[in-house]
Amino acid sequence: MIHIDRVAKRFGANTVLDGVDLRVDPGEVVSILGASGSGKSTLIRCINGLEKLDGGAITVDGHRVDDPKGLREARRCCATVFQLFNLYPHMTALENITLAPIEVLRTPRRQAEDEARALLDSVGLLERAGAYPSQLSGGQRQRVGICRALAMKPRYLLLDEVTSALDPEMTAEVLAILAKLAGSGTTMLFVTHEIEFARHISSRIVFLDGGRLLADLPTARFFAPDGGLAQPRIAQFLSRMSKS
Ligand SMILES: Nc1ncnc2c1ncn2[C@@H]1O[C@H](COP(=O)(O)OP(=O)(O)OP(=O)(O)O)[C@@H](O)[C@H]1O
Repeated sequence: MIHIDRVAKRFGANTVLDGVDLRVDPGEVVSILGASGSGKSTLIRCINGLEKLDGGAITVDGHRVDDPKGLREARRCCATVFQLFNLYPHMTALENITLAPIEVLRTPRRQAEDEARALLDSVGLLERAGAYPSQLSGGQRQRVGICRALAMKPRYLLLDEVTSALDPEMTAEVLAILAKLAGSGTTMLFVTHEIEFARHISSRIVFLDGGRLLADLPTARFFAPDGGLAQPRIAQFLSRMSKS
């Protein structure tokens, strides 16, 4: 379980997360929605230890992320896919995917390569295993990024606006992969601006507003007129997003 307990985060005088409580249980697909600047990416960065907490605690399967040993264990359970792929440019798709399993999990090279090929096959990129990132489209790079995260066999997948840098066609191809993963029981915590996609695949929706958790509801309740939509800030946000 990912357990976020009264988490606070400030940048100077700017309080970006203000007492956020959230639980993600194995098997859940949870989307974090909210306006730009509401603290969504910061929350993901706090979970994987890229930001230090100013208050509260986060544990991943009982491992505290504010403790170096706990963070190491937490990072083994949690893999993150970022907006900007972050692939190593001098390594092929296959090498990008096998790097961490070989170095961190000590998986034998042959086995890591077989597993990486199976992952590339599952996202329709087996024939591009030897391509360098510069030879791949944005959508293909992001699919390799997803394979790289999955190669660590994480219990939890954190996804931070993974389609924001892609055009609509590439967005569709990446979302199709993520929908398949969600359908196969992978536990995921998403930050996304793709409202319809979030509605389609999430078991729960969380709404952040100015660093506070305004709603944490099963998806159908979030979109119900007497549920999440009854909250003016949420109704306003959804209406604005549907027009953009
Ligand atoms: N490293 C940082 N230093 C100072 N301020 C930061 C830093 N990172 C984020 N912030 C500020 O924290 C607030 C929340 O940022 P965050 O990226 O978490 O929002 P978001 O909800 O993910 O936004 P978006 O949807 O635009 O990506 C913003 O006001 C942002 O400017």
